[in-house]
Amino acid sequence: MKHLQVAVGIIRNTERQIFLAQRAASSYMANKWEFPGGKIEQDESAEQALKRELMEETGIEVTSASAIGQADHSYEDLRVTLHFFLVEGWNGEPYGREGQPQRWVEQQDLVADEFPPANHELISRLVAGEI
Ligand SMILES: Nc1nc2c([nH]c(=O)n2[C@@H]2O[C@H](COP(=O)(O)OP(=O)(O)OP(=O)(O)O)[C@@H](O)[C@H]2O)c(=O)[nH]1
Ligand SMILES: [Mg+2]
Repeated sequence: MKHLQVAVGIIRNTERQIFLAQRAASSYMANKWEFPGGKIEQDESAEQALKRELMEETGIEVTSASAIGQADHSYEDLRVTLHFFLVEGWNGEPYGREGQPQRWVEQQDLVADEFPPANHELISRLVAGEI
């Protein structure tokens, strides 16, 4: 089975709101909400991939990111390992640079069912205020 390593950014502002983007209607997990991010290329560290993907997808330059855990999940025909980073420092203002719908959500109001299954444990930790 194909196994992807994915860098994922939880962009959190000083009001404890988190930036979400919606997956394209045509993509796998269509219309689910997600944290911006993407595949780690062969010659990249997870943190380098995070910085590149967040610039591509949201237009921000990450200045502060800390690793907060990983999640492993097998979808029907794809295995993913998500590398989560809490992003609390950046230059610019995040927006859906690829045209994807976006919104800021209070951390405690995140709803697990709106995300792909691989995110559910992380959402629980965020809602519980453990992060
Ligand atoms: N970005 C992101 N990907 C996630 C999350 N949760 C999750 O299961 N994934 C999975 O991680 C995989 C790769 O992410 P991605 O599609 O963003 O990768 P990418 O930006 O490099 O894709 P692209 O180059 O095809 O646009 C997808 O299968 C996606 O379903 C999440 O919260 N954020
Ligand atoms: Mg992506």
